[in-house]
Amino acid sequence: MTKLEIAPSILPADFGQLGPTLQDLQAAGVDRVHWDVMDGVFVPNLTVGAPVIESCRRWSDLPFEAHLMIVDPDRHVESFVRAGCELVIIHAEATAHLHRSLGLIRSLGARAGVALNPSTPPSAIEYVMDLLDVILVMTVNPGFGGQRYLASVEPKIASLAALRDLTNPTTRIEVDGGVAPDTLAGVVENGGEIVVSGSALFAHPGGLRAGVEAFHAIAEEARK
Ligand SMILES: O=C(CO)[C@H](O)[C@H](O)COP(=O)(O)O
Ligand SMILES: [Fe+2]
Repeated sequence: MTKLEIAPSILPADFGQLGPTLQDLQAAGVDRVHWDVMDGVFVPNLTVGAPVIESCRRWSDLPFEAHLMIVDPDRHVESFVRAGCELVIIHAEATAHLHRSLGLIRSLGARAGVALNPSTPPSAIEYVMDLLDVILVMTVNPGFGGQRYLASVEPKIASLAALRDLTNPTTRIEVDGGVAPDTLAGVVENGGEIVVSGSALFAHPGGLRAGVEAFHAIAEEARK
């Protein structure tokens, strides 16, 4: 099994200090950066768009991923690829033509991911498995950081990992929402390979590097 990958959510950062925060995250040993893009329509909250991500690109050597919580993502996918996101994740619930939307992302040279709300079943993506680099399993209802992890989604993480094994073994399973030292073992035991963490990682008492190390130690223990 490959090592756990950590993708910090940028949501808890001071948005006036994004550059230095990106440097701190890289120094702490995270694997990638998870940009939560919210449009105030698909989810109640508003965050950042492609111009902010593009301005931040020079502050980090890490891969950037865009988690697009926006309706009709096809309208904006290209701007996020141009901004420097190597992975673009759209919500299955936000596009009427998922197959076409994923094809669009790939045609732009980026990797494609799909996010599933807690109540969306695995069957929603069965017919697009061949187009998926990443499945982002939401363990909170999207829209805000700092929400409580929904352990009730864990069987779905396992179902999606099994579907992946059968249909497209290269697809990675990523889990997003409320991932913290006390919930990480359940994520890993059920097949999570990449974890997004915002509030728990940024608030780790020992700082970012200690948080990253703690996450790896918990994941290794959970895999024994
Ligand atoms: O997509 C998200 C919210 O919609 C965030 O990525 C997620 O909530 C991460 O933050 P936290 O670890 O604080 O839950
Ligand atoms: Fe996210």
